[in-house]
Amino acid sequence: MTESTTTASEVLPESRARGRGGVLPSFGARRRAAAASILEPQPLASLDARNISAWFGERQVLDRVSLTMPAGVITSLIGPSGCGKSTFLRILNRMHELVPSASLAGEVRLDGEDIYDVGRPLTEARKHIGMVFQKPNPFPAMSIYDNVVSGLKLTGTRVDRQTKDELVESCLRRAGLWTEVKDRLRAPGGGLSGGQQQRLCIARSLAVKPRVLLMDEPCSALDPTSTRVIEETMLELVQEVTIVIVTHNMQQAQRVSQQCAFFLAAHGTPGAIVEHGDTDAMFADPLDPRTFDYVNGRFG
Ligand SMILES: Nc1ncnc2c1ncn2[C@@H]1O[C@H](COP(=O)(O)OP(=O)(O)OP(=O)(O)O)[C@@H](O)[C@H]1O
Repeated sequence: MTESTTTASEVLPESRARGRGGVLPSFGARRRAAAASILEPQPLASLDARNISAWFGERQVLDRVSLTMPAGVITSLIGPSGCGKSTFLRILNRMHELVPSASLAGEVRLDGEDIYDVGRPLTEARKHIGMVFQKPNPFPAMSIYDNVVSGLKLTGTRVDRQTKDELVESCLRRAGLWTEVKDRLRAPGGGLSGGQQQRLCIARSLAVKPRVLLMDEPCSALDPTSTRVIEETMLELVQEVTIVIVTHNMQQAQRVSQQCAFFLAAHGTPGAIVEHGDTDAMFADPLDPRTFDYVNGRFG
């Protein structure tokens, strides 16, 4: 079964369905190209945040934070509650601006392209830079299948049924959920366990082919077994998508991330990065005594 859509090239005679540059590709060819591209992996991308400051109303919560999140690497953001980790993460895909009182300064570049450039639609940043939240948030009444492909509609991506089937299987496999749900794809997403729902949300994010996946404490609502499955999934996924994770769990930061950044908002000052670098080095031999105290559980 194919979706029923009509385009200009179907209703116009061949002679009129031509551009100035020559013959336009046929509708079928365009759809096949879209199908091929939605199933192909994207090249890995780096994310570069420069001098990010953020405010809620008059209150500054981040002060000139710079961090490069390299392609194909898991970067973890750690630090005590309220130091601005989630705010920083939300700035990375333009979600901060959803809060009416929020403002920011600085720039975020995805493979060198400024995601805040005035000429770039907000939806583009959200498509390329996906987000998984602390609390799994699938559409509960929607089927598992439809949950996975729900992002396609939002991004205006049209594909035929066969491609959708392939995409659903591929995303659920990559999110580590396929074998558990392959026989009940039409069951509601809300009927899955918490850990399965979180993996469904990961699959949903993957379907729009993000180049970066932001994860805000993705395991904090999950039991240790589900946490381990999500961590294994992350280690697989980082081969194809750059990952940035906020976590309060020091063991998790060490298990999954190759790079780590320690945020702190000391005595009511805005949050800033105290230290960042190789995760193993930061935990074994931090440069700053505050990092040492934090990673060793002395505060926070
Ligand atoms: N929508 C908002 N409106 C006003 N202030 C906010 C809003 N969201 C966050 N803040 C404030 O911004 C500061 C940073 O919050 P943020 O959630 O980024 O910190 P965090 O390090 O992620 O904390 P946690 O680890 O507890 O999630 C906090 O002081 C918080 O109260």
